[in-house]
Amino acid sequence: MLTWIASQGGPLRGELRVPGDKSVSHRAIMLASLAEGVSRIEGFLEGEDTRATAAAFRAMGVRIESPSDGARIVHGVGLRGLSAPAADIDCGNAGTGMRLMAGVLAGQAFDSRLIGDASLSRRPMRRVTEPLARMGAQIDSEPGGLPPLRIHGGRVLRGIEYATPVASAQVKSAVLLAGLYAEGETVVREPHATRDYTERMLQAFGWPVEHREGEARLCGGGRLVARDIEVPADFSSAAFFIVAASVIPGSDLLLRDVGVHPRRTGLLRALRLMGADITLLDPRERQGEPIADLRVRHAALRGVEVPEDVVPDMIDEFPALFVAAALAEGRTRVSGAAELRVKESDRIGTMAQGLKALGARIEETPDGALIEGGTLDSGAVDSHGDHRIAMSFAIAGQRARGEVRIGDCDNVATSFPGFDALARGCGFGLREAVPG
Ligand SMILES: O=C(O)C1=C[C@@H](OP(=O)(O)O)[C@@H](O)[C@H](O)C1
Ligand SMILES: C=C(OP(=O)(O)O)C(=O)O
Repeated sequence: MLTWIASQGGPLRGELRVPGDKSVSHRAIMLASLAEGVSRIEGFLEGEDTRATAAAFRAMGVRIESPSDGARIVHGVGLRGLSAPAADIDCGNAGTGMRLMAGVLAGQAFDSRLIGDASLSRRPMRRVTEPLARMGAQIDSEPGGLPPLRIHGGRVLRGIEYATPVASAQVKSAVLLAGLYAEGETVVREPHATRDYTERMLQAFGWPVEHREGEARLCGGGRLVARDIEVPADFSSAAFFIVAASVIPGSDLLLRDVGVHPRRTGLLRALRLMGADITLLDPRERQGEPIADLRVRHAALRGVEVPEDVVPDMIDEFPALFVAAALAEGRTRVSGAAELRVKESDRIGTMAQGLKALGARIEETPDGALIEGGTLDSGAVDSHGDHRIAMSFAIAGQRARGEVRIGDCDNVATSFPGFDALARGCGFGLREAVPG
C-alpha cells in the first residue's frame, strides 16, 4: 500500500496543466460508444475510474483505440449496438461510472451485473435504481440498495417526470440516459442545479435536449451521431493546487486550461469569501465549455460560514477546503453537506479524524463541520482509500510543523494519476515512504 510523506516544500511557482476532467471523460466514452460513427476524444483522463468505463464499453463490443496518452478513438455501435458482456462489469472506484451505466444498461436487451471495489460497494445506489424502476427497469441490488447491481435486460422503459431528492448530476444523468431508450418524454427536476455535462454532450451528439438550471427533458427514440470531444482540465484536480497555492506563503501559480463551469467552481466563491487571491485569465470557450487559466497567489485566509447554496457546486472540493479552513484565521462552518458522508469515504468523518491527528480543532456535525483555524502539527493520517482525502493531506503537510504521513494513497490514480510528480514539480514537499 502506497504511503506518502508530505512536508514543507518551497512556495509553489510556475505553471502546470492538470489532467482531463473526470466527469466529461466518463460521458465522452459512453456517448461516443452509443453514437453512430467514429469519435475522437482528446484530453481523456487516464485515471482508473475513466479507464474502467472504457473497459466496460469494450467488454460490450465497442472498439476503443488508445493511439496516445489522453487520446481515444471510439468506434460507436449506435444506441442498440452494444452486446452482452461475457463477465461482470467492474466500475472500480467510480460512483459516476456505476450510476450512469445503470441508466444505459437499464435500456439494453441483455442482462448485466455492475460491481465495484470495497469503497464503491458501500455507496448508495437506490437513488438511481428507484427512478429507473419507475421507468420500468428491473434492477436487483444488495440489502440497503448497495452494489452489485444486477440489471435485467429486455424491459420496456417509459419516460417519467422525476424530481430528484438529492442534488446529484449522477442521478439526473442515469435517468436521462435511460430516457434515451424510453417511450415518450423523460423530465428530471433538481432541488439545486448540478453540472449539465450529460445534457450538453447529448446535444453535441445530436440528441435534442431541453434544459435550463434545475430541469432537463428529452424524448426517447433518437440517434446519436459521432463527434470529436476535447476534454478540459479537471477543476476538481486543479482545486488541490488552488488551495495549496493559497495557503503556502510566497506562492504564485498558474493553472492552464481549467474547466470553469459555474456548477463546478463553488470552491472559488468559498475561497474568495475567505480572502483568497485567484484571478481568471483569458476566459474562453472550447466546444461550448468555459475554460480559463487560473493565477493563484498566496493570501491570508480567514474563516467563513460556507453558504449552503454553494455546496453542490463544490461537492468534491470539501476535503481541500477543510484544510484551508484549518489553516485560516478564525472559525469556518460547513453545513448542508451531508452528501459528503456517502462519497468514496465519509468525507466529513475522514477529514475530521485526520485533521485532529494533526492537532486541528474540528467538530463534526451531521451535515458538516466547525473548524477552528490555527496551525497543524506532524502526524499520521489515513486516506481511507479516498483519493481526495489523500491529496488534501498532501496540502496539509505543506504547512504542518513536521512530516505528515498519509496512508493508503494508491487511490489517487483513480482521478489524478501523476499528482505527486506534478506537485513536487511546482514546489510541494512530497515523497513516497520506503516500504518495510
Ligand atoms: O456527475 C458526475 O460526474 C459527478 C457528480 C458528483 O456526484 P453526485 O452527483 O453524486 O453529487 C461528483 O461528486 C462526482 O465526482 C462526479
Ligand atoms: C465523488 C467522486 O467521484 P465518484 O462519485 O465518481 O466516485 C469524486 O471524484 O470525488
